[in-house]
Amino acid sequence: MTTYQSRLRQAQSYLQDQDVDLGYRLLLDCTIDTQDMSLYKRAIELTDWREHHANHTKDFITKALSLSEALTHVQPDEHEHEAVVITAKDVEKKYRRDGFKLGPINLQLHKSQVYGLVGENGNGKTTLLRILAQELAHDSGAVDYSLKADTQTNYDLRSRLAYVPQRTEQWYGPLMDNLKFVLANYNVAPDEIETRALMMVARMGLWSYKDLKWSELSSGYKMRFELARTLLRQPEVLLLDEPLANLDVLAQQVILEDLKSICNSPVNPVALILSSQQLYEVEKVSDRVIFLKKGSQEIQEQSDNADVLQLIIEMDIKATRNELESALQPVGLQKLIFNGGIYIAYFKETTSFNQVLSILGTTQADVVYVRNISKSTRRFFID
Ligand SMILES: Nc1ncnc2c1ncn2[C@@H]1O[C@H](COP(=O)(O)OP(=O)(O)OP(=O)(O)O)[C@@H](O)[C@H]1O
Repeated sequence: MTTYQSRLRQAQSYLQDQDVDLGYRLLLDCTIDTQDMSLYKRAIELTDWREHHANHTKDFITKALSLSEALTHVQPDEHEHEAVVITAKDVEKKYRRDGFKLGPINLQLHKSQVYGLVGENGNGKTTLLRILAQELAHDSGAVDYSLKADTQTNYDLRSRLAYVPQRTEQWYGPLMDNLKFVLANYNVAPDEIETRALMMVARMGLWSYKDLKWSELSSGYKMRFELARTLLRQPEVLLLDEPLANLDVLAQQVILEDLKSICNSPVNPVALILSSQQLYEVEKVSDRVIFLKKGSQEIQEQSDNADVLQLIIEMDIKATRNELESALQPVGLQKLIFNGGIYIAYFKETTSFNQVLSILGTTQADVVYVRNISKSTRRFFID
């Protein structure tokens, strides 16, 4: 089974299970993969129908499944999924003014992979993204690009590297015109421009906002439009600086899942690197997390079969330090850090997370949350 077919099957199963939003978004991704304008138009009509029949979920599912049936007859060409697109070797950059030094950075970025770039404020995330996006020159080391598109000139290269900065600029004029303008600039056939722009609006959940003005959008929706405009360029590498900054928690999860699904397209796979302070949300979707501390890099493998790790638990619990220490010492507590709000507890390697959960369950204390951070980059923020 091809990746396209398995994504389509997944979309159908979400729809059948009534996970309508998730299923429909994936169905739209599969539709985009076909690059077939007649299917795009069907998806656009269906999106508009849904907008006007918000409570007709059953009918909508039937119509969406009928579209998915039409998609089963298409066999798009799939590209090499995990090809290396950027290799950074010993990259260094120093700002003379404040003496900040980034690097040496060594990275290899692959298509279809999501890279979370995390670190405290002022640790070099923006600097690294701008270097990778060719917005900023580095002092030493090398950054090599191996893109599918013919990138003989710097202009070609940069059109395939899409960088969205933290603060984006205002759009002028109708939102749809801005989207269509991008497509016109990228040599899209005139009769496809409207359809492709509407399809992207549908995919990014912007259907009911497309006729508003830029100034009428919330900052979260401004970011969504900015992403829509960027994705229309069909980049091979997408570099996003703090895309979650203005989004509520639910919107953060949706946009991350959306971005991951879009980057996993078998037809136009994208390497996505995004910086964020939302550590847990980013870790959840990232294939790898790059942690920067004072400009130096640590890479956290998101692997379930890593070697045995020391158990580290973060918890918000209404208990005194003494109460917690005496409860946890029998299961191998080694160190307890309290920062005034939450506790971080370190255990022997032989202690399991379930043992700790059982003990906490028997205490009378009010447990707000408990999280196993043994493999999370969160632990770097503490040490
Ligand atoms: N153009 C510049 N000239 C001089 N120093 C700079 C410049 N840009 C950034 N810096 C400094 O480099 C350091 C790293 O900044 P950078 O913006 O890369 O970090 P960051 O991790 O993205 O921070 P934040 O999370 O606050 O956005 C900071 O000390 C910053 O003051």
